[in-house]
Amino acid sequence: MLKIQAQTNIPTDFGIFKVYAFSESENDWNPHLVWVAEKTDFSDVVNVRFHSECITGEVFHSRKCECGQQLDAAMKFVSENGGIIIYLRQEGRNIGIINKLKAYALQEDGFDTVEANLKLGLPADGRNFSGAIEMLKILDVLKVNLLTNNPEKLKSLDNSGILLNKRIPLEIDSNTTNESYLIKKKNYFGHLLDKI
Ligand SMILES: Nc1nc2c(ncn2[C@@H]2O[C@H](COP(=O)(O)OP(=O)(O)OP(=O)(O)O)[C@@H](O)[C@H]2O)c(=O)[nH]1
Ligand SMILES: [Zn+2]
Repeated sequence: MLKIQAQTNIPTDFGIFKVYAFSESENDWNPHLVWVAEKTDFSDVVNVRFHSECITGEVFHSRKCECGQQLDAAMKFVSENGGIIIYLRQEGRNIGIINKLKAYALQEDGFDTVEANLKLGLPADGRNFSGAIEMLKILDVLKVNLLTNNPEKLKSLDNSGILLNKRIPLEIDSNTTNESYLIKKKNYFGHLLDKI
């Protein structure tokens, strides 16, 4: 069972956020982080982003994916409109950073983002979003707009007890390096991408 292990306020380039660390044990060094924008009104529909960790994109500005730009866009959106970022420790679609780097090495040899995971004997996408739902419930969020292009994230709310009001697209312009990755996301995972 996830529990709030710590909470504080953090000023950011996008305004002040209330930040919660959620984990089962207080000794977990990789807790999920929930960032609540100052304007958030819990009695209304809450804008929510489920964001899976991507250290290469978010911290080191990798051009292989669009995760860093999506996180920034989501923080800007919720700071302006109210909302919550649920930062999930699901690096590499939950195969971990070592396996993700191994998958990237295979991608240098011509395998795509899905084939590389499978070649390693790992699922194409090893995530589920039950933890995100658990955290929303602990925070008393009842009805959400989900910022995503991923149909699996939308589906995760089915019968969850949390109502999906609508999807808010979070589409970033592609570049020459991440274009094939985004095409695969659209064609294989069914991501709702209009620009690609
Ligand atoms: N295994 C693997 N993971 C990747 C690769 N590229 C990006 N990722 C991971 O994919 C995940 C993307 O997460 P999100 O941006 O939350 O989700 P999404 O499925 O793209 O859906 P959106 O909500 O539309 O952004 C992160 O955990 C990244 O680390 C890759 O080539 N291989
Ligand atoms: Zn990424």
